[in-house]
Amino acid sequence: MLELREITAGYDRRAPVVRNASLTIEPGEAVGLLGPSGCGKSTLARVTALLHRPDSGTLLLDGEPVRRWRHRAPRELRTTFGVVFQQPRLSADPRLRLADLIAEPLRANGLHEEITERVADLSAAVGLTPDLLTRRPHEVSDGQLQRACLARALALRPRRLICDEMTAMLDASTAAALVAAVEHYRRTTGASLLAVSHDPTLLHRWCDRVITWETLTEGHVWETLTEGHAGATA
Ligand SMILES: Nc1ncnc2c1ncn2[C@@H]1O[C@H](COP(=O)(O)OP(=O)(O)OP(=O)(O)O)[C@@H](O)[C@H]1O
Repeated sequence: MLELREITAGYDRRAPVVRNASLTIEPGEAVGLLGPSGCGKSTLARVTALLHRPDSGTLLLDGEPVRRWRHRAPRELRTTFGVVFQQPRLSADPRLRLADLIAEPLRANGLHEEITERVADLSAAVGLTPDLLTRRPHEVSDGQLQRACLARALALRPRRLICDEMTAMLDASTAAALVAAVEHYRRTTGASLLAVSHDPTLLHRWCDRVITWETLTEGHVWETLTEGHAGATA
């Protein structure tokens, strides 16, 4: 279970881009977040994935308030999230071959002995052929690089996926293949999903439930969280 309660976040405390956003995602549930460009969806997605500390509000993971974000967040919490962003070229180290890109989280977590087998499984799951694994990002298409970024996001078998405009830059068939790979992973693991997009057709096809930005930020009053309220304190 993941709950965002009255999250306010942004890049300038005097002018937050997310105001009082509340959202609950049940285990295994796929929730689509729909909103116009620039409204703050990516910022909220990054707060959810422990990548951006909110100004105020509470994020609860399995009922426990999160107290630390970014590098301060406990590794065992961070690794419950698999995140895919819109622009693979911004999130991929240009020096790495695709096999090493996919293996990054395994290496960072000391799982060296699993790398060969996991990279083979993950690349097959996202539709990357072995010949592509020895190439570097500038030698592959955006779609192929995004497939590698999805494989990297799945490497540690996360319980929660966040796909932030994952398919926005891709042609229809690559987009469908990536969504299918996410759904296959979710069916086999029971992972939940937050899919962020400005495309209602995509989200309605993909998700159990689609919420709009306006609904999210209407401002719910939470009365139960007064005792032990951690807020955003780190
Ligand atoms: N690092 C940053 N520093 C300052 N302002 C930022 C930063 N990142 C985003 N913003 C601003 O915050 C607002 C919300 O951006 P965000 O990327 O969260 O929106 P979005 O809904 O995901 O948009 P899009 O669909 O275009 O990606 C925008 O006005 C954006 O310019």
